[in-house]
Amino acid sequence: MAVSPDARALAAVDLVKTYPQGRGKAPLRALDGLTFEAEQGTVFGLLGPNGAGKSTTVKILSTLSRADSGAAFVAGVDVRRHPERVRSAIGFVAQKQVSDPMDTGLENLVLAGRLHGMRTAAAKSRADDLLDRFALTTAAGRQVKTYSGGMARKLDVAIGLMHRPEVLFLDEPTTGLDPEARAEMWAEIERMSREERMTVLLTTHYLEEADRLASRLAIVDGGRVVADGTPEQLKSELRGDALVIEVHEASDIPEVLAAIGRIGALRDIVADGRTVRARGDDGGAALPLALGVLDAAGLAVASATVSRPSLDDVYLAHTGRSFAAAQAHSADAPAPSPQSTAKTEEVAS
Ligand SMILES: Nc1ncnc2c1ncn2[C@@H]1O[C@H](COP(=O)(O)OP(=O)(O)OP(=O)(O)O)[C@@H](O)[C@H]1O
Repeated sequence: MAVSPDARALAAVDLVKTYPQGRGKAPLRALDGLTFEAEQGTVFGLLGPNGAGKSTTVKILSTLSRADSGAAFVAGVDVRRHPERVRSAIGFVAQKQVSDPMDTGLENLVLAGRLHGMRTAAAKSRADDLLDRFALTTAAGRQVKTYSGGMARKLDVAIGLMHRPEVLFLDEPTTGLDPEARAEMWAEIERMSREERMTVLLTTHYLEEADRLASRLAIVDGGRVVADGTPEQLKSELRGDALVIEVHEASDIPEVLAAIGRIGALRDIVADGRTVRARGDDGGAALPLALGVLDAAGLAVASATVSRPSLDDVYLAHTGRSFAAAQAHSADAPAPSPQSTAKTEEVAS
């Protein structure tokens, strides 16, 4: 990919990063030649399942970690050569809460401003603006430990914005938030990039989040970018409709695959759990055909849908597995919990 870093707010060029895995084990190649570029004033999304390499990329771009090889530029600055210049140009909202739970929201913001060299009065004024913007003014004098998850997350983003960064890194900004708090955060990220022309690098494992917020995105898998473009471009590159058939019994899947495979109009047929996905130029015509062959084979169908291509279909086309399956099977996927189960369901939809 031809990258002209000077003109780009963000560029990663052939980044490689390995992590040692302990004695006797081969190092883990977290980044394997990852390359992308993002223009100034846009929201660029890095979309990938757990363990794809998104956080490692953000850490390298934000100078928290060093690549083994390759180059990275932020606001036109080489992160390896001038890390201090990069640090003053960026805001970084990590996955973990950065605010001090024992301090108030206002105190946290003013402290962040002071750490960036702002005078107290200027920090206070900026903090008041941000509290207002994130609808936190009435909670400004309360200790952060009394905040809801959504409020604490908004405060973290506000902390990242205190020094008016050119580039903001948002590492999975809505993980763990309830749908209402997530929608509020999305609206705020959209407003921020629109009104302030700030460049935002957003990492996410929510397909819907990437689709809605990113003006361009890179799909990351196994430490590489497997596809990039606008969400619309990526989806329109896939011809035809997506057909998804779910059966009641996973043991029926081999027979379902065999039956669906006999329909000439369907291609890219893959199974995932109790679900079979396929593509066809005219999904509306293929659906009754598929239901007909399954009925004739005595296979009970739980649900069947036809839809325009989604980012899940894009991921499937480039990696050979559905996003939900990659997420569920990733080595780093947390043990099933109510929250992680909900995540899996969400990306699957
Ligand atoms: N400090 C580390 N030491 C060893 N392995 C690491 C370290 N950090 C990350 N890894 C591994 O590198 C791979 C990429 O991890 P990374 O955190 O970049 O992925 P991710 O896409 O951000 O996933 P998540 O959404 O879970 O944060 C994973 O296999 C992870 O286990």
